Amino acid sequence: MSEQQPGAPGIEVDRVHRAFGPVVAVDEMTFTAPSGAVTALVGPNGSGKTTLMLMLASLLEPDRGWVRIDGFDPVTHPSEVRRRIGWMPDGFGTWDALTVREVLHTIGSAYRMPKAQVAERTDIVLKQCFLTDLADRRARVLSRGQKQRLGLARALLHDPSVLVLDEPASGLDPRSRIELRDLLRRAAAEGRTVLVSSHILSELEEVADRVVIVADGRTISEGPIEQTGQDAGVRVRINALDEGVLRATLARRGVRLEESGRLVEVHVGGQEQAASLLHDLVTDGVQVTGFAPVHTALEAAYLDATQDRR
Ligand SMILES: Nc1ncnc2c1ncn2[C@@H]1O[C@H](COP(=O)(O)OP(=O)(O)OP(=O)(O)O)[C@@H](O)[C@H]1O
Repeated sequence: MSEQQPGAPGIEVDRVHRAFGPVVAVDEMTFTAPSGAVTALVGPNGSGKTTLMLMLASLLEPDRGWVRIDGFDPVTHPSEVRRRIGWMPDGFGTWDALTVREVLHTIGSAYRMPKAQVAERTDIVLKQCFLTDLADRRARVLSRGQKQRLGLARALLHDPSVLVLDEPASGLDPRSRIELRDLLRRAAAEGRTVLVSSHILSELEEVADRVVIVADGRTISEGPIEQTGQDAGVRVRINALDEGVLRATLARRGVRLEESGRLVEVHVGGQEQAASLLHDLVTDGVQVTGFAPVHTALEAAYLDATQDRR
């Protein structure tokens, strides 16, 4: 892994624009992902995440704006970037006739790594990705999740300082997801820059330090995970000993119920409003037994930022 100052931006994206004919996939996107941290890239389908990642991996050029990987521009310094970046695409072909170990050796030669180093790194990544027992199996017989782990092993083989992973958890069983989470945390603890896209927000919330929310090719918000969702509206589920009293009190106070079947759920503008509603209900004599957000903070921020966008 190349040297990088802790916290220095491993990935910089500045006003990047990329269109395919009339379709604008990425439109003035701007954010940074620091080294030593896991940054989550989230957004609705078609919001430009994969297109942006292809530009980071030097596989596609921006029309305008620029990206940097450890300070290098993929357009002008593609080989510097490829040496530093480990890229795992969302769905990838593999050489089906080769064994898992042979796939990794082929990747190692493509990176022009010395043979001894390829052998050493292959054993390390096989272990990290729980593939050691499958090392001599042909890629074609691997299950979807096992192929996904091989994709991760390929991305890690050349010991990159920046990891860019597009939907790495898709197809993984629960244990493999937990192992992936541990691996990403370890990579960040070692000082790497990790950028990961996923639609499984609850999982990202456990692994990510920072979140970048994009929609329609633009950055909507960017920041530390613990601050994410603080200002977002919150849907709260309320339970009380006597639900009739609860409903009557909410109606008297002019609080509108959300459509949620039998359950009592209301929308409040933020954390402070939630606290004051709870206070008011208790003051009015409602015996509240449950008062909890329906969505996690990241889900709330995501829903807030991307409403009216699909
Ligand atoms: N090669 C291409 N040619 C034409 N349009 C493209 C091409 N690649 C992407 N697009 C379009 O660009 C937009 C952004 O796509 P992209 O795959 O980057 O989104 P995404 O955020 O990764 O979506 P998802 O979450 O569904 O994977 C979409 O409207 C898509 O149809």
